[in-house]
Amino acid sequence: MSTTEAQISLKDVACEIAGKRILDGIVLDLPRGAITVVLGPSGAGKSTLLRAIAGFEPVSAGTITSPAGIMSLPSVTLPPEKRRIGVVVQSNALFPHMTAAENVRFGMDRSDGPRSAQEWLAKVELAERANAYPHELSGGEQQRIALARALASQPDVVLLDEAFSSLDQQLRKSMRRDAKLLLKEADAAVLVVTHDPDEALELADTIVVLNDGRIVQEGVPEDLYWRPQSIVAARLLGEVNALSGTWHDGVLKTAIGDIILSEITEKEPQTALLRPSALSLVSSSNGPWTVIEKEFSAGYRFVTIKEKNGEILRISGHTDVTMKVGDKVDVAFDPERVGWV
Ligand SMILES: Nc1ncnc2c1ncn2[C@@H]1O[C@H](COP(=O)(O)OP(=O)(O)OP(=O)(O)O)[C@@H](O)[C@H]1O
Repeated sequence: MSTTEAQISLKDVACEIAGKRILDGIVLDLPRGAITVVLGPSGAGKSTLLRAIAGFEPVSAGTITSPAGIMSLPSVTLPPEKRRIGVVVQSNALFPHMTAAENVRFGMDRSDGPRSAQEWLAKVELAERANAYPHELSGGEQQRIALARALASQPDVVLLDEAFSSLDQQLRKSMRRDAKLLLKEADAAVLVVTHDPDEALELADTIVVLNDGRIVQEGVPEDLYWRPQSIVAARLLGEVNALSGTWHDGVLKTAIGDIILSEITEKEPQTALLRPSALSLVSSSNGPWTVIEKEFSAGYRFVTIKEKNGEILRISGHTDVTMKVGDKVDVAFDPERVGWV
């Protein structure tokens, strides 16, 4: 990705708050028309990154630029209202004394957009509630209004900070599908901060993993999911089995058998990472593993198995439903779906 097509470009950005370095060495381009998702453990600096891009937080080193010029330098912070940025946060921050339509219209004041407030409300399927006040709307409806308000200003950049996390699971899923279509249509550079791995995998064109104030991995969702470069990145995107073993001629000897290292790595990795769906169970009356738990979740069966030496694995997918707790089994794995750290 070249910086010329980036709507926002961060170069070696650091942020210090109360003498503590919260972000360090951040290099990131946000291209127009793409959704970039920032994923990271609590306290990693995700919200600080978003606040720096929005202009709420000054940078202590580096630059944030747009095609129009400098937005942030250590000595310069262009104010948020001059950045053509729309922000949606978890607590939607609608104006309580304004109706839904007035809230959206407020967003439009800064631009002569092609759509009226009523059209924006229709886009988020709330045309009927134009005259409702925020307290008369459900949490999901309020988030839709907040999104419409952010997009109505025709921003170059849209920032969403845990924007869907206060909604229940079903609503969250439908809301983010709708939001994705609207965000793509807006043709802005979009940055989403979330804790939710499903949200990250579903929304992202690119996922950026932030840990301890630094970007530790950046890539397309599938690559990050199957080939995380750290245990932190692996766990942020969902359950994973970490298998260690001993090396012998490019082969890691593990509890599930020999795993061949097929990729070139800088140093010999310590651990093979396998998602539960990369493993499958094989019936075997004298298998070394014992089924210790079965559960059914989100349409998938999860089986937990244990080996004599105490190693535990989690397996998911269309595994044999007739297997019972206490049964002896063997394990197979998909060699194409092994990550290494
Ligand atoms: N105003 C502040 N004063 C002091 N420390 C702060 C301030 N804002 C953030 N921090 C610290 O900066 C670090 C990163 O905070 P930030 O909110 O960016 O993390 P986050 O990744 O968004 O976390 P979470 O997922 O829990 O929201 C934390 O250690 C936090 O305590």
